[in-house]
Order: sequence, then structure tokens, then C-alpha cells
Amino acid sequence: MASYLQIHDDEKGYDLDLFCVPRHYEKDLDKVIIPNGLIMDRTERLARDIIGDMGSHHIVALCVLKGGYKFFADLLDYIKALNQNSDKSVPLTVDFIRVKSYCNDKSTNDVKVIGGDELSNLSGKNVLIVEDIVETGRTMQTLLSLLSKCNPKMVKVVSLLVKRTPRSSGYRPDYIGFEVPDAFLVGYALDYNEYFRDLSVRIAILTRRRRTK
Ligand SMILES: O=P(O)(O)OC[C@H]1O[C@H](OP(=O)(O)OP(=O)(O)O)[C@H](O)[C@@H]1O
Ligand SMILES: Nc1nc2[nH]cnc2c(=O)[nH]1
Repeated sequence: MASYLQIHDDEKGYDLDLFCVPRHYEKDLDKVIIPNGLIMDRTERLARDIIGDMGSHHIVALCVLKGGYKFFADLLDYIKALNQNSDKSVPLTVDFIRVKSYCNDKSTNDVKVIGGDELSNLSGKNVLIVEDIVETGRTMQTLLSLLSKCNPKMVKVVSLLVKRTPRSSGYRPDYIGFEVPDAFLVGYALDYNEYFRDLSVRIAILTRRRRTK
């Protein structure tokens, strides 16, 4: 089973006043639960584990937009650093897919692919799907089922976050950064109705639901 860093349910987190939080979000947030440095350190190790396992063959890294873009960029930077600084290196190309199912802080149960590269390009390839968060698991299960129709050679999934929630279908990615409590998280490209993606590089718990559509 994938190892991960567990953020416990009673995690106190860090006071918002200790960080530079944009004024326009100060009243919407409760606390920072994963500071940027911890995200980066964990991401560096995920990159090493992924390259160790998927090794030597060409990897297509598939970014699940929009939420996955920040983690994708940082993970790929670490993979590129490994390629540059070790005897073994792996050719890496990138693809993008846009999948959407959340409105406010709830899954609509309707996972829609609303853009991105042709999945058929991934036929016969070693694919690494890069996702920001798995909650119910519905998004990833839908994507995996679509992808399987294109006959990729290998598919692995890395998610920065997996939520401990009774709403989970039981799906677990191959690589997990953090297991997090059942709260709605924003920042580091995770949004609430498109807001908070500009909340720089840390993950915080959203408390007040002011930002409805
Ligand atoms: O495991 P699940 O319950 O399916 O939830 C996970 C999905 O929810 C978010 O996407 P969202 O639909 O909010 O789109 P976004 O990436 O554009 O924010 C997130 O980026 C995952 O793709
Ligand atoms: N931003 C955000 N998107 C999600 N999609 C599923 N769970 C979450 C969450 O906690 N935060």
C-alpha cells in the first residue's frame, strides 16, 4: 500500500496570522494545515519513488486540470532535477485533461471531461496521472475507465491529497502525498468555485462559505 504523511483529524494546524494570506481571503479561512515547505519536501520524495518504480521508459505525465496544475508543475520540477543529477534518466512528456464535478464544496456526482488532449495519444504509453485530491474517488475512477479504452501500457496515479471520508468509494492512488481530514481544503490551486487558486502555495481549511456562485 502507498505510504503517505497523515494529517490527523485533531491537527491544530497553523494560525493564519503566521503567514502572508491575501487580505481578500482572510475571513474565509480557518487555519493552514499544510505549509508550503512540507508540500515541497513530500513532493520531492514522491518524485523519487515514482522514478524508482516507473524508471527507464518514456513517461507521459497527465495533468488533471484545473486543481492539479500546481502539484503537477512542482512534481515535474523534482523529476527533472532527478533526470539532470543522476546516471539514470527518463524521457518525460506532458499531456493535459480537464475534468470537473464539484459545485461549491460538493460533488455533483457527474464527472465531466470538458477539454484537454486526446486520450487516444496515450495508447501504448506509460502514463502517470497527476491529481491534486481524491475525495469520493469518482473523478479518478471515471478517468481510469476512459483511459483503459485507449490501451496504455501502464497507468499509475499520484495524488497530493487523499481525504479520509465516509464518502470515499475506497479507491486509493498508487502514490499519495498526504492523507487529510474530512474538511474542504483550498489553496495550492485547489479552489472553491474557482476562488482560492490564487492562495499561493499552501493548503488551508475553508470555514466560511461566503463564496457561492
Ligand atoms: O474524488 P472526487 O470526489 O471525484 O474529487 C476529486 C476531484 O475534485 C476536484 O476537481 P473539481 O471537479 O473541483 O474540478 P477542478 O480540478 O477544476 O477544481 C479535484 O481537482 C479532483 O479532480
Ligand atoms: N478544492 C477542493 N476540491 C475538492 N474536490 C474534492 N475535495 C476537495 C476539497 O477538499 N477541496
